[in-house]
Amino acid sequence: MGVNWMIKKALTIAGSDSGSGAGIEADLKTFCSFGVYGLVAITAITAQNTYEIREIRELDAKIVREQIIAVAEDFGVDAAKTGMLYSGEIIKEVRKVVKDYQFPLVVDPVMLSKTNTLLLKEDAIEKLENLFKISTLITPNINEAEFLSSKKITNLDDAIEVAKTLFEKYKTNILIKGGHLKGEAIDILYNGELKLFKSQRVSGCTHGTGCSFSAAITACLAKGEELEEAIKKAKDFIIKSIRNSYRIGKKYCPVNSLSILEEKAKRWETYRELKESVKELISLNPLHLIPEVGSNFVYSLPYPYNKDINDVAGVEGRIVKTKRRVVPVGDIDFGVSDHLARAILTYMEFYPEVRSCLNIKYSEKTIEKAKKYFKVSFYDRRKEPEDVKKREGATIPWGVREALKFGKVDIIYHLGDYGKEPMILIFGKNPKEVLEKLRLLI
Ligand SMILES: Nc1ncnc2c1ncn2[C@@H]1O[C@H](COP(=O)(O)OP(=O)(O)O)[C@@H](O)[C@H]1O
Ligand SMILES: Cc1ncc(COP(=O)(O)O)c(N)n1
Repeated sequence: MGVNWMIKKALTIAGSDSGSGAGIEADLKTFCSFGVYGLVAITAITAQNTYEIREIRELDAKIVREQIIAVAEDFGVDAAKTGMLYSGEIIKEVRKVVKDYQFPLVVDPVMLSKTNTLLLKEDAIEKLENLFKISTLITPNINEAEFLSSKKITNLDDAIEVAKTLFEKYKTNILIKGGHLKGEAIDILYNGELKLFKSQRVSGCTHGTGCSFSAAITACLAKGEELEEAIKKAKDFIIKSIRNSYRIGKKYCPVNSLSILEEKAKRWETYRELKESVKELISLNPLHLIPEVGSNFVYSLPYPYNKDINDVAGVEGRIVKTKRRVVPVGDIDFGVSDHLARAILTYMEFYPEVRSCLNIKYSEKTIEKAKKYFKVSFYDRRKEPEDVKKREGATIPWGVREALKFGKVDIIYHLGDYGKEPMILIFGKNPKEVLEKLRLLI
């Protein structure tokens, strides 16, 4: 009907996690990140946080079935996944209803939570194995693969052997996730042929990685992508979701499965705000405050997206002065500032809410004025330790750290060194605030 074809729909059949790190909550966030419309059939409700599962209430198998039929008949389902199915009765019912539909089905054989609570009743395993046989893909982690094969996995070769065993047993695509092995995060796909998906191991929160990963594969399958392409995209997604997570809760903090959406939005917002303020700076035309080496005006993405200089927007080629005018040399872009980007990233290690910075020409008069209105600090480049001097790009972070030893400040200056121009840096929460401070110094 109408524009129904314009968005793909993915269904998750899983348990609810009240902490929203795993389960249907994680799956919905993931579907959303991939631009797929998410549908749900809830199997159980867990009273859960980052350190324990306090209670589990299993839902009646009939209401699980009715949820699936209700959404499938109306929206249509382009791909589905299962997570925590909990009981043999629920699994039996799910199998009965999904086998009549044609959609790809990813089965994440969730058995145990990170906090060590059983999410599958012990007598349900045989029913789960029946479900594997009608699936497109199963995604056991190392512990689940060990349980299903009754073999110990201590390294990649063991995991490959087990993937082959499981393929012989269930005759479906097997993806063993390597999150729990040491070293690189390597996932193994076996379907008669072997394919490894490798990525670096990143640090961050991991509660809900398995759920979000299988949901990402499902979303890509819903969009009609081939399985290997879907796994590749899910892997890129899960790395970002771990790296860009917020350390919330007391123990196993949740992955940020909305991070790819949020980061894009923040990039646009950051770019727009800086662009506006650079325009305003140009119209102020503060010729006498532009240093010989030029100024830059930078604005970093907020925490947790402020990882390196590519996450800081600035003016390409800096802002320079001609005879009468202050002019930006190039466009606003990310990763185009080096010195000032390092300064703001270092400042954010201490005060993450301070995201913008502008450098202006040093003069005693300007510093005197600044001291009237602001907290001012400085560092002495001549005191820079030899080992810092030798390290490329280490001077500014060292200087900012030195200056912040006196607490949060609006302005940091230094008096230069042999061949280095003295400089004043103005800091603020955003470019607008930096400009307000600049106005008082003109
Ligand atoms: N620290 C990490 N760095 C990079 N990838 C990881 C990390 N931890 C898990 N992964 C990846 O996340 C996905 C989920 O894996 P895993 O954590 O093993 O599943 P589960 O949550 O079911 O135990 C896999 O693609 C795995 O390789
Ligand atoms: C409802 C539900 N589903 C799945 C998991 C597994 O996730 P994790 O292994 O991160 O605990 C969970 N804890 N809760």
